[in-house]
Amino acid sequence: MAYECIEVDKRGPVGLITLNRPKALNALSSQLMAELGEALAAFEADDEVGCMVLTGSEKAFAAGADIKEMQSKSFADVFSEDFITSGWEDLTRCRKPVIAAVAGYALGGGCEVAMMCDFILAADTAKFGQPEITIGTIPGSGGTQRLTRFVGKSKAMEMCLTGRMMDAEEAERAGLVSRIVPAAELLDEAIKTAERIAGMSRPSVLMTKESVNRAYETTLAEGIKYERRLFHSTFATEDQKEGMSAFAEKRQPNFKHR
Ligand SMILES: CC(C)(O)CC(=O)SCCNC(=O)CCNC(=O)[C@H](O)C(C)(C)COP(=O)(O)OP(=O)(O)OC[C@H]1O[C@@H](n2cnc3c(N)ncnc32)[C@H](O)[C@@H]1OP(=O)(O)O
Repeated sequence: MAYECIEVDKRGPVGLITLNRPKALNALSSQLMAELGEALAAFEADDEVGCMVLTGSEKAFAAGADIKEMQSKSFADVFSEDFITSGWEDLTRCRKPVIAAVAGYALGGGCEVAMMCDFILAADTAKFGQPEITIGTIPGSGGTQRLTRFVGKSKAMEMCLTGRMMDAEEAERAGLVSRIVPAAELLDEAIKTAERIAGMSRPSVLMTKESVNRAYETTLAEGIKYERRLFHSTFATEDQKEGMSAFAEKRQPNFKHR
């Protein structure tokens, strides 16, 4: 598959997607987002792939939706196209984990796409923000909702109302990113992390992702019951037998993903 706005590579069990519109700081055009959706679907369907990494360039993960593409749209256009939702939410429907490896700007839709991933590894150069207010609009792909869940109302409100960016250290303190690594090591570290995840039992990985995400969608009691039922169901897998036998026999497990 030939893509124009992204690069796609397979590194063993890791599906690597690199946003690649360097002249526009990886602005998320509709073509880029359509290509991203196709690449994600291909990795989802590929049994050899256990985890994905989504990254950008040194200067920008992505500087938001493509402003030049949307500037002349009317209300009727955006409403009838359901502009920004269609295509973008593909990321949240992936069952395999997706790691965002963010260096440089992750602004507007760039920050929203990073937050749709399962966790964010940040380079020390990363800058996050929802600057839509500065161009006369508001976040349209989850910025007001996901950022608030990550960093709390006060910080999310300030960032969305002022367009202020936060650097990697503030983002880590606030719980937006899982950890910070030096920019030169970001991709290697993201791939190493993805390889580790891909080496775990696939059913357990998918169940863990579903269960953690359930924490955002339901009550604590329902979430705990859901987790318990998934935990019970791992005992129907060969990998649970293998994992626990390997522990008892003091050897590395050989998961078969079944
Ligand atoms: C998804 C929604 C619904 O939530 C909506 C959005 O995402 S709206 C977009 C929100 N993002 C922004 O408002 C950020 C816009 N970009 C910037 O503020 C700056 O580019 C910067 C601070 C990220 C970097 O500044 P600087 O280093 O000075 O580079 P520039 O010269 O500004 O940019 C280089 C080049 O990239 C083009 N560019 C940058 N961002 C976008 C964008 N979001 N859409 C389209 N094009 C973008 C910029 O125009 C420059 O290109 P040329 O004009 O030189 O051809």
